[in-house]
Amino acid sequence: MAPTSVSPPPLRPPKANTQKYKVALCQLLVSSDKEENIARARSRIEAAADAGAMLIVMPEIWSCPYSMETLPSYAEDIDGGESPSISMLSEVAAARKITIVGGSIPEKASGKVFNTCCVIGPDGQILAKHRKLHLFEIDIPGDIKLNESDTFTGGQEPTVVDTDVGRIGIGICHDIRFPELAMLYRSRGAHLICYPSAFNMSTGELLWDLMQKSRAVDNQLFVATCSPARDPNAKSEYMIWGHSSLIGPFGEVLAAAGHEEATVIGEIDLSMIQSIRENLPLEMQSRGDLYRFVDVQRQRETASNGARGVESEYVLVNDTVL
Ligand SMILES: O=C(O)CCC(=O)C(=O)O
Repeated sequence: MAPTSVSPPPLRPPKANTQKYKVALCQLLVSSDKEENIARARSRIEAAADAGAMLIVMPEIWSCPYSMETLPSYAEDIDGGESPSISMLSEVAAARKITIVGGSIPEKASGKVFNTCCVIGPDGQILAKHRKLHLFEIDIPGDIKLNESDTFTGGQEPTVVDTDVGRIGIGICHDIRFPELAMLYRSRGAHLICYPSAFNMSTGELLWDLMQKSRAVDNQLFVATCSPARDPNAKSEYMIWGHSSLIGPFGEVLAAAGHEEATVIGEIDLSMIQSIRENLPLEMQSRGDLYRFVDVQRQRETASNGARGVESEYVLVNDTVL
């Protein structure tokens, strides 16, 4: 049977008249001193802007250590305008006329704590706020045990944001494990998905690289990740993997850090997406006559964090669920 022909999703053009731009990943060393972290982040961002980056991506939890016990004490009220970390990002974005995907910080709101990424435009305004959707819950005896939901509340909305450099989808770390989120972002015209992250030594070595490339290749778009640097002297049991990267739509590594503190800069060329989608038209080849990604709109309640959401499933067409 001939494959069903579907039109590829439109790629949202950047507001600025640019097909190519530089993106910087600031892999920061994080200490328990918030002021020091903010100052360090500021100078890294300024240096990246001086080097020509139009988009800066910051790590997951860069204003304080990634420790479930201490995170709430560092939480900031972003909506209440009491957030020194986000104020710094806004000031630098406006001063340098750049876009910043602001990693994440612990955010306090309505008596809860969220793991939140702000995207800031060149006028210093917050363009979008993404609260980590999939909280990291893992228990591998003798290796790693972590329950983010003891500390954080999960977000409720995927985030696609129009910026000066084009349409970007946002996920935070464990969000990268859910291919449906990336598919959604592609279908909404994102050319890039940014995942501020803080992968660990246990899952990082095996899966970090693989998952970034998978999300990029499946969706034929760019993926940028940014992690804190590994601190071998950190007291926390949670050792950071590092290796922030920029991956192209063919799965190619365009820039990558090691595990130390570093800023790496890569180039995004939007025409690469057009070419790969023309050369290898996956969207046209997909067998929508056999299977489809449908939103069955079932409410679910997750046991771990109480977050309510809508469950989507791959179903066979003619499946009774339809
Ligand atoms: O999914 C994983 O293996 C790691 C996720 C993680 O480190 C996080 O969400 O903070």
